[in-house]
Amino acid sequence: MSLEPRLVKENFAQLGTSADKAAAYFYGRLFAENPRLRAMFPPAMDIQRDRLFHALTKIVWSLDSPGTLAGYLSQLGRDHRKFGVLREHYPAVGAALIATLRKFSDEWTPDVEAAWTAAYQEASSLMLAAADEDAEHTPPWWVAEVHDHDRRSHDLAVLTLRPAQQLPFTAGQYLTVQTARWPRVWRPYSIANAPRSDGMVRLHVRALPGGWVSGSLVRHTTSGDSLLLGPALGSMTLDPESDRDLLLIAGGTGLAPLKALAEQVIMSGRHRNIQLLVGARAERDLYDLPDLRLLESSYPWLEVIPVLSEEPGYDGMRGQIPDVLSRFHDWQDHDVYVSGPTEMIRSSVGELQRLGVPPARIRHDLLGAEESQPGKS
Ligand SMILES: NC(=O)C1=CN([C@@H]2O[C@H](COP(=O)(O)OP(=O)(O)OC[C@H]3O[C@@H](n4cnc5c(N)ncnc54)[C@H](O)[C@@H]3O)[C@@H](O)[C@H]2O)C=CC1
Repeated sequence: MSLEPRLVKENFAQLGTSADKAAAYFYGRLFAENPRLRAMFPPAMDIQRDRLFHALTKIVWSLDSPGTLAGYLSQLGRDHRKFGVLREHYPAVGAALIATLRKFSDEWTPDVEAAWTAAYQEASSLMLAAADEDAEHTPPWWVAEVHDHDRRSHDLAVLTLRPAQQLPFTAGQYLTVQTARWPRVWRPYSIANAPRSDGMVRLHVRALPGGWVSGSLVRHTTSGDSLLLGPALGSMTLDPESDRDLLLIAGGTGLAPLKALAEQVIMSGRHRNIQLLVGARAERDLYDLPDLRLLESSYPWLEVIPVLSEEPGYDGMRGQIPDVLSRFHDWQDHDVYVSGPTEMIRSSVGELQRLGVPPARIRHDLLGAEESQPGKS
């Protein structure tokens, strides 16, 4: 059966407010029928449930854009190797998914079932092909030693990690991290540097209230500890065809991938103007400013502009980033990258479009679900 994106989309849209219940039912059914699979998941499943629906949403809405779908599923397939997922697990997941959709659909017809079956087969074969190809030259995960743990404030640390084997990545991507304290719990963090000859990767981590992995990385990790890293993911990378000037908009630890992009431009030897707006609440939150000033002094085309939202006495630029964008000359000829809190990304993108920046030139990693955003928890 050929792909029928319309049928799948219409059926998926019906789930609406039942999404949480459907996700709980899906995992309940999957584990009841395949008890051995339970051990591959973390003890607490709440974030996992959100991730399932986030992934499904992304897949369903990309069904009629083959390029986007293939790119996303290849990353998903490669990333799933770190969970120990094998080819034989895919039919079990497919059966639980179809059973769940059948149960939560108002209208389930043989055509709808055939459309979902075809979509799942397409998705799983793309994931498996990418996983198989990846297995030929990379491990499912990397062990990394904490080379340096720089505690910059009570809730923020910059970690420099040395993977035991080379971990390929492109500036602007993120990876997932697992700590010994929280087995099977992986959280995404953006890589804060461009690839280096010594293979080190640097992460900016803020400990979130109740954040298992972020708290562990900031407060209970020290030089010499080992962490597990998943493969590099994400598409917020430089456009290799572009020589346009760059506007980089960072909020809090969202600075990490933008610093990597700035480093990448600098290392390329090209002279592109880069304006880096560093959004923070107060001066004390500008945790990386000395490093950024160093970078600025080494590359005359980089301008670092702190923007503080909760520091009334500050004599630099004040306000929330989306509100200050119109104070500059226009950004219409720039490539723009935005990274930070979800709401900041959303409103910055809206404001940039209002100011005439074509949507295709605005890049961010906001995938629709905050839980899957790098730097979260
Ligand atoms: N690739 C990415 O997109 C990455 C995203 N992040 C995300 O960045 C966030 C960083 O959090 P923190 O360091 O605690 O930053 P924060 O919460 O202290 O905020 C930093 C900046 O964002 C602004 N901001 C916050 N809420 C806003 C809103 N509703 N509207 C407009 N501006 C707003 C603040 O005014 C400040 O300028 C996390 O949510 C994390 O998930 C982190 C790393 C990479």
